Amino acid sequence: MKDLVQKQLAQSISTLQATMEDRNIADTIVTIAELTANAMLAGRKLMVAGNGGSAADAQHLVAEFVVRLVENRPALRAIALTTDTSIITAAGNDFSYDCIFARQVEALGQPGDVFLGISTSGNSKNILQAVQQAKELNITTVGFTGNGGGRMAALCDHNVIIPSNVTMNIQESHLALEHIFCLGVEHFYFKKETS
Ligand SMILES: O=C(CO)[C@@H](O)[C@H](O)[C@H](O)[C@H](O)COP(=O)(O)O
Ligand SMILES: [Zn+2]
Repeated sequence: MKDLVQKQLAQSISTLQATMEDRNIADTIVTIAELTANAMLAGRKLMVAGNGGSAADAQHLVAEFVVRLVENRPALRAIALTTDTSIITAAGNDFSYDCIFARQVEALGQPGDVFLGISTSGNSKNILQAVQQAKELNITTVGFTGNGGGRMAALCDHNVIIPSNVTMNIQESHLALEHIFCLGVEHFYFKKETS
């Protein structure tokens, strides 16, 4: 059992290491942090969705924008599309589980917003539908994926593709990058707000 712990930790570290060494990922995080800060400064918002562990990520990240990450500062405009059980069960029950996020994007999304879809496979249909809906509304789309990006890679404006096929390791790198993304948005938002 101790071997399993060591082996799993080594695998987590090696995925994080590969993520760190991928220059595309670092560049994309900077790009999406700046464009999200610009959107928020223009009165727009970030919407985030995911399934399972990635639903938890969506809520975790949004809590940091709305409340705080490290430093106290004003609230930043972000919403997780994973939390309203009445909307999710009604959309899933009356229409299809595939539209549970797209319906919320249709209701809440405005041109100039940013939609972040988190999917380790890049193939979850409810995320793909939400991305399509966002594009129709001129909302910038960002995909956090793994597994080569799946079908999301061709659809999203910006892609962060973790170089792994192991769901839990992809999720671990996503979480690290979500924290860094939040730090980056804070950096650009407060730099531009005061300049
Ligand atoms: O947290 C885990 C596995 O670590 C699971 O709950 C996982 O998130 C679920 O199986 C999701 O439905 C997977 O969806 P996706 O990442 O492929 O979009
Ligand atoms: Zn998990």
